Amino acid sequence: MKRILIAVSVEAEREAVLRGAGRDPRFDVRITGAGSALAAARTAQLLAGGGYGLAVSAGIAGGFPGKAAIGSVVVADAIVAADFGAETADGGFLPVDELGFGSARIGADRQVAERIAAAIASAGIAAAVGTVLTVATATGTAETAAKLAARYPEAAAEGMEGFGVATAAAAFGVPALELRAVSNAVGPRDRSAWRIGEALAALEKASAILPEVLT
Ligand SMILES: O=C(O)c1cccc(C(=O)CC[C@H]2O[C@@H](n3cnc4c(=O)[nH]cnc43)[C@H](O)[C@@H]2O)c1
Repeated sequence: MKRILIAVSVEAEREAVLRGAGRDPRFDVRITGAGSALAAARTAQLLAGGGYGLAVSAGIAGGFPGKAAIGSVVVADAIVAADFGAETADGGFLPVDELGFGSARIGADRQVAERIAAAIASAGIAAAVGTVLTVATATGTAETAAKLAARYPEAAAEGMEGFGVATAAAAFGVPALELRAVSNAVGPRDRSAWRIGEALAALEKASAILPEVLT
């Protein structure tokens, strides 16, 4: 039996995933920390132990307005390191793919992502398939939100760990997914508007459908 690693950044996310999917012995829900570097290092440590068939970056996230509302869930069809590249002299941005020394995009299995999103939606939680951005700095202004939306029109959400988990998974030949429940809008920072409880409840419900969908 291959195990499924669910990598989350904090204890509250781990508890939500365990409430949803904890009854399935295949699921190994681990706190791999906040940020892409820590998530990559800890995911790699875990995968090095062997026996995993899938790695999932899961947690709460910012949702792009009009793409993913608070309380909804986004399942990634691509995981993109949004700020991995070079700034140009005129303030533009060149993704690392155009610089010729790497890629900022890791694809996920779109059919699996669609199956998961459909199952979540049929459990009564709004769910969408889209690109999930990984950022080192959570977006805090309308200007940055607009830049990201223009640069990545397929982006539905942003988190801070997905690209790290997916990079580690790729190094071990393990497929990766990302599942994010939206706690706040990507835009001007207003911590008082974050709906963490709502997002964790959505994460729990989304996790509850994983055992039947990830067979
Ligand atoms: O304070 C709490 O109770 C609490 C419970 C669960 C999670 C948290 C976090 O702060 C998790 C941080 C984690 O969330 C992701 N995140 C959420 N919103 C955004 C965003 O707008 N932009 C980028 N990342 C976001 C991210 O993956 C963080 O690591 C607190």
